Amino acid sequence: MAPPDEPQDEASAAHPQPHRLPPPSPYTAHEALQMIARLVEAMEITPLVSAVSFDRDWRVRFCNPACAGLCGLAPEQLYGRSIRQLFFYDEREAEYEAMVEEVWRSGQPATPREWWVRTLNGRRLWLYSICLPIFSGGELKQIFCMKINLTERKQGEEALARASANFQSLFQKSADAMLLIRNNEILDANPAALGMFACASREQLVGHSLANLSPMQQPDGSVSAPAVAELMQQALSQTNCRFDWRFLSCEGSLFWGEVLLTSISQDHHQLFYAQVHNVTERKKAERTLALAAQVFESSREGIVLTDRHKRVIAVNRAYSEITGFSAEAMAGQPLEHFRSAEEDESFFRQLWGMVDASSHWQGEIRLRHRDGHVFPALVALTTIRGSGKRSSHYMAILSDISERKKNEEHTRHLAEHDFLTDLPNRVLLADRLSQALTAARRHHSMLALLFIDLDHFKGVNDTLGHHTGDLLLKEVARRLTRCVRGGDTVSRQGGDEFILILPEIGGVEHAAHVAASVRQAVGQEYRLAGHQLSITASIGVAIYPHDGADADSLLRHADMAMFHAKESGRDRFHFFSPDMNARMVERGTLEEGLRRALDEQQFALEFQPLLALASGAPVGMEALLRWHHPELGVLPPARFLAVAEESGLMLPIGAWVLQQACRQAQRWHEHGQRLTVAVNLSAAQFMQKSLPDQVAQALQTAGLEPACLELELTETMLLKNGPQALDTLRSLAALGVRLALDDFGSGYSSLEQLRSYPIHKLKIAPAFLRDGGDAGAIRAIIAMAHGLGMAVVAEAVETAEQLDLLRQEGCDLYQGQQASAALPQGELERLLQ
Ligand SMILES: Nc1nc2c(ncn2[C@@H]2O[C@H](COP(=O)(O)OP(=O)(O)OP(=O)(O)O)[C@@H](O)[C@H]2O)c(=O)[nH]1
Repeated sequence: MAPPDEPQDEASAAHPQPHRLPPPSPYTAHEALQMIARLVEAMEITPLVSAVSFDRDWRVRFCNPACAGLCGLAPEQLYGRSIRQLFFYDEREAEYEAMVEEVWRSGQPATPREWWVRTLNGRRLWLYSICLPIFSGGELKQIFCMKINLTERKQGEEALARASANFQSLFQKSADAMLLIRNNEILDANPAALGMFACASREQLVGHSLANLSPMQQPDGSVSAPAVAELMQQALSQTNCRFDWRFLSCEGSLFWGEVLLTSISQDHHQLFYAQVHNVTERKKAERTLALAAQVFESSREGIVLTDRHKRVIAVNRAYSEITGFSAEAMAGQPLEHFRSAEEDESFFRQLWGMVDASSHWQGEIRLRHRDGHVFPALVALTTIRGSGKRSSHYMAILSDISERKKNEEHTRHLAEHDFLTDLPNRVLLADRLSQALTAARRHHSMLALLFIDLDHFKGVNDTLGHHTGDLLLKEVARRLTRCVRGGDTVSRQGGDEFILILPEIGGVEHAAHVAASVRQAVGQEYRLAGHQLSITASIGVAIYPHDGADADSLLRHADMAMFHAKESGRDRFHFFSPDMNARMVERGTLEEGLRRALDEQQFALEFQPLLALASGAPVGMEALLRWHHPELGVLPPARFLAVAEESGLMLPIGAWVLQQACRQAQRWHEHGQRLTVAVNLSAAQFMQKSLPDQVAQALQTAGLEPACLELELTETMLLKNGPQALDTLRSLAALGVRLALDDFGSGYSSLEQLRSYPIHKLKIAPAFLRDGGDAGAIRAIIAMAHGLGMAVVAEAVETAEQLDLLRQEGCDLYQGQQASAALPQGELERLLQ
């Protein structure tokens, strides 16, 4: 590179007076030249210093590569260019130009300065710049500038300053408390720290240790001072550590802080920087949450949490204990899986409707335990709503109330039942009576109230002691219970009084029957505590609606009727209404008589011959029941069959008839009279499944051929028993006995039915023979019967004309006055002989 030239151009002439040379140099000219040459050489190669000189017209006269590099050009490209086009000083342009002008003017170097300079290629550089005047020939010709690029350093300083400013700002404005700690003492604290620690001034914090700002002990039991020291040690070894800490404010209140403790070293000192975030609220929430979790888990009530689709999210331990379902088994399951089938869909629809409408429902639900048993639970359902007020979850709290229910049940039972007999007491009786009356009013049905009072019960107490009296009352209670149906109520009013409610009775006879049964049952002998004793009862009966429309009047009237029974000599029942009483007492008397009749052999059979119409010879006998009543004389079945049916006595009586008839027929056979015997079956007998067995038994016992026994049934009996009737008929026919349809033509059997029955004989209803006889009907019946392979019998044939008619129409057999009336056994035997 060439040394800076002297100015060549004339333009310089226009410039002010050149300066004089500086004072003479201590070096020789040669030495000076050598130095300059070395300097120029050094300039040439140094990358650290950018050198440039320019003349009066700002034109570059010299520049080293370092300087050209600042502009992104080669040195040759700079020569001759205006230096003002290479370096821009922007807002300090005027200052720069004034400085250059001063060098031209004074001939003195300018004070070194630092500038932000923009170069030709757009770089922004921080340059340290020295400008020296260069004299040539004693004249100031150029200004020589050396620039040192300090951009990096400058930027570093600026970044540092910025960081420092940022930190200061952060320190000042942070919502978190910031404490600077050295040697365990607070050096500085930000305004947030003053606020958080409730300090009036920094001095209240500065100089203190973290332990000073803490209670003696932390909630976990550790002593604060050594715990802080340990944490600082940890921060030191790991640069920082984070922990929750209980602080004590300057006012003495406690708060929770989350601390980030960072260790930093500065100027060979170890500093700690503590950032404290107040987490008292969070801690409270955490504590509340922990408490809630504890409550959830340790609650004795079962708790289920579901999502808004009612799928189980969580259940607590108590729930699992109550229901037997584990949390795992429940998770994700629809809540409805766990209800019992005892409440229907509409119940649950209503329930959830209420939960959705009012966010809450409480009540009893029957739940299913895992082992299958169903138990009552008290359930409170609550909607949990999210921020948008939409239901987000449901919570059910439930408790098993089986025990409580049992206790309630027990208490209610005690309140409603008599302690001695465990029968319903007055309270429950009143309730049952009112319900029964309501039902009776609605259904227009009858109801009977029986007021029962033991006769001379006091005597039992007095002679055998109160304890035996108690035992007797209990036994009476048991017997009364056996006299009634499931829906009836037996109650003890107190003392020796009992009341029976018989709701929905079909007729007054039913009440009379129960009254008779009660009288009979109570009157049976007792064996109690080694004693043998008897007692009787007086019974008053009131009938709804006949004897009263409400509970009070019915009770009063039943009581009055009972009083009448006592008055009339005790050991009897009495109906409140006199006319009803007359009828029912007779009926009751009959029933009681019937009970004794079998034992006392008051029944007998009479026989009515059955003759062949063609020959007039007897072919069989119809057995007819007679009751030799001790007071009323011989009674035909019509007088007592209804009572026998109602009182259930028809079965033993019917069985007796069957046995007797078979035995009798066998006796005739043994005496050479091969006659059949016909026995009328009662409806009750026919309904018994065991009838074929009973018949077989009777035949076997008597040794009678089955074909000699004829069983008579009515159309009504067949129609009432439906398909079962056919089964019974078939079983009987299979035994080989003959079957006859009695009173044919009075019912509504269809031809189809008739064809399917294994019937051997039809007995024309007597109505067809009355008033001269209905020849057409008789003919039709006979034709049909013969068509079906049945024999035809005409009953109650009383006249010769009737007999002629029957003969004409081809009837097979007949019976009635015209042949013979029913005869007692003795007479019959005489007749047969
Ligand atoms: N053993 C026993 N006796 C009782 C109880 N409650 C009441 N009594 C007695 O039962 C008797 C009831 O007598 P009453 O009904 O008045 O008279 P009665 O001797 O039965 O004579 P009549 O009713 O006129 O036939 C009284 O002697 C009571 O003391 C009880 O719980 N146990």
